[in-house]
Amino acid sequence: MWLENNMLMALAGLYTAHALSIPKKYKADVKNIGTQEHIFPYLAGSGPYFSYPNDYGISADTPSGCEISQIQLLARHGERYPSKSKGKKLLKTWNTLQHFPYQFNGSLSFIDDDYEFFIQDLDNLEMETTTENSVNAINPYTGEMDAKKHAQEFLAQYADFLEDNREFAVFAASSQRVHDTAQFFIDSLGDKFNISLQVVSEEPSAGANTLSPGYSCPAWNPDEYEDIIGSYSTTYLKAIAERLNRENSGLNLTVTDAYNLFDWCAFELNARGYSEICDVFSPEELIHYSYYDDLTAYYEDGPGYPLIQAVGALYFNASIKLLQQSEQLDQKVWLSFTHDTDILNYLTTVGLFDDEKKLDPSYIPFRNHVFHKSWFIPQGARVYTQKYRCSNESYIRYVVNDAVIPLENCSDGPGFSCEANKFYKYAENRTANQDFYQSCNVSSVSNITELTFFWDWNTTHYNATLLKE
Ligand SMILES: Cc1ncc(C[n+]2csc(CCOP(=O)(O)OP(=O)(O)O)c2C)c(N)n1
Repeated sequence: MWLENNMLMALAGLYTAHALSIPKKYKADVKNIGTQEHIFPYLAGSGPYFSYPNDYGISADTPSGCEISQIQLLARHGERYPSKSKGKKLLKTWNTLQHFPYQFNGSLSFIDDDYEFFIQDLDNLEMETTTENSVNAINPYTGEMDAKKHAQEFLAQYADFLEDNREFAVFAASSQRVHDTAQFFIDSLGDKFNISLQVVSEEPSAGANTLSPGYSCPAWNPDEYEDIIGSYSTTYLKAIAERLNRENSGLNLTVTDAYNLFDWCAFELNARGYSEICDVFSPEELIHYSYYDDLTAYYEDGPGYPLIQAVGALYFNASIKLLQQSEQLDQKVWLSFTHDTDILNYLTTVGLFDDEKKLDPSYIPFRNHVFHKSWFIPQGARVYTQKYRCSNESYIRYVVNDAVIPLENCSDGPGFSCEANKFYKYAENRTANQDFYQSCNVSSVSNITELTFFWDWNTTHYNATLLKE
C-alpha cells in the first residue's frame, strides 16, 4: 500500500502540504465560486448537493391543522473526495496532461496558469471534504458544511416536534465518510440534544442487519444488463477527446480520459469549490453524460434490474414497521446515513421514480424522463418520510432533497400525502414476495437474516470498526 501510494504520488507529482489561506493562484476562485451551480444536476450525483429541481410547488412544511408523529431520514454522506479506484483513474489522466511538453491552447490553457491538481493528498481519497482538507479555505461545498447546514434546516423545519424529542439514536453505516457526516450533523444540532450514534457494520458478514444491503448481496451482478448500458453511444466522448487533441497537437487523450474529466469536474467542485475543467464541456455533452449515468443506475441499481426490488425491501420493510409502531415507540425521530446505491435501491422498491417505462439506450427520452438519478442521489442526498396526524387520521409522504414527491396513485391527503392505511396497502404490494436474504443469496456470507438495529440498539450498542471505503 505504501509503495502503491508513493508510486501514485510520483505519477502525479503531488504536493503534500495544503493551504488554509488563499494562495495567489486561488484568488480567482473568490469571484468564480457559485458560477457553476447550474451544472450540478449533470454530474452524475458526484458533485455538490442541490435541491430536487422540480418541487411541484408543494410546501414541505407540515400542512396546517396537522401534527408530526414520526420523522424518518435516509441520507447519503456529504461531498467527498473520489474513491481510491476513481482517484487512480483521475491521476492517470492528469499524468497524461501534466507531461504534455507544449503550452496548452483552448479550454485546457488554465493548466499552464499555475494550476495544481485538486487531489493533493492520497489520504483524502474516500473521505468527506471538510474545511480542513479542502484545497482552499473558501470552498463552500464541503461535506462538512453540507451536513451542518442540513442539520440546521432540519432543526428549523421540525422545531416544534423536536422540542419534545431531544433524545434519540442516529444510525450510520460503518464507512468513515458516512460516520463523519452523521457526526457533523449531530454536532450541528447542538448540546440541547442527547444523541447516541450507532455505527452499523457494512461488512458482508452483517447480512440483513445493515444499512448498506449492497455490500451483503452476493447475487448482485453489475454486468447483468451490460449489453443495454454498453450500447449507449460514446460519440460525445470521442468529440471531447478529438476537440482537445485538435487544439493541442501531440496530445493523445482517449475516450476514457474524456470520461474521467467529468469526474474531475465534480470532485474538484467538492474539494475546491470551483473547477476550470467543468468549462471544457458543452451543455449537450453534459446532457449525454448525465443520461448515461441515469441508464447505468437504472439497470444496475434501479427499476431496470428486478433483483433490486428485494434489496430495497430490506430498509423499506423496516421503515414501514417503524411507521406502524409510531404510537408505541418512544423514539419518534429515526435518522440514518448510508451510501448512494443503498438509497437508490430503497427508492426503487418504494417506486417513487418508476414510471414503468424502461429507459432506452438509443435516445434520450426528454419528454418521458422521470429517472434523473442525480436529482435524487446527489452528495448529501436526504430522503425524509413524514408521518402526521390531521383530525384523527394519519398520513404519510416523502420529501426528497427538499421537494415533496407524492406517490403517483396515493396523494389525496393533506399536502398531497397518502392516508396511512392506504399507504400500508400500497407498501404491502411493493414488498410482497420480496425477500432480501433469499434473493441476494446472503446465506453465502452471513447467517443474519433480519434488520434489528432500530429495535435492539439500546441493548446491543452498535460500534462497528470504521472503514475507509
Ligand atoms: C445491489 C448492489 N450490490 C452491490 C453493489 C456494489 N456497490 C457499488 S457502489 C457500493 C456502495 C458504495 O458506493 P460509492 O459509489 O462509494 O457510494 P457513496 O459512498 O459515494 O454514496 C456498492 C455496495 C451495488 N451497486 N448494488
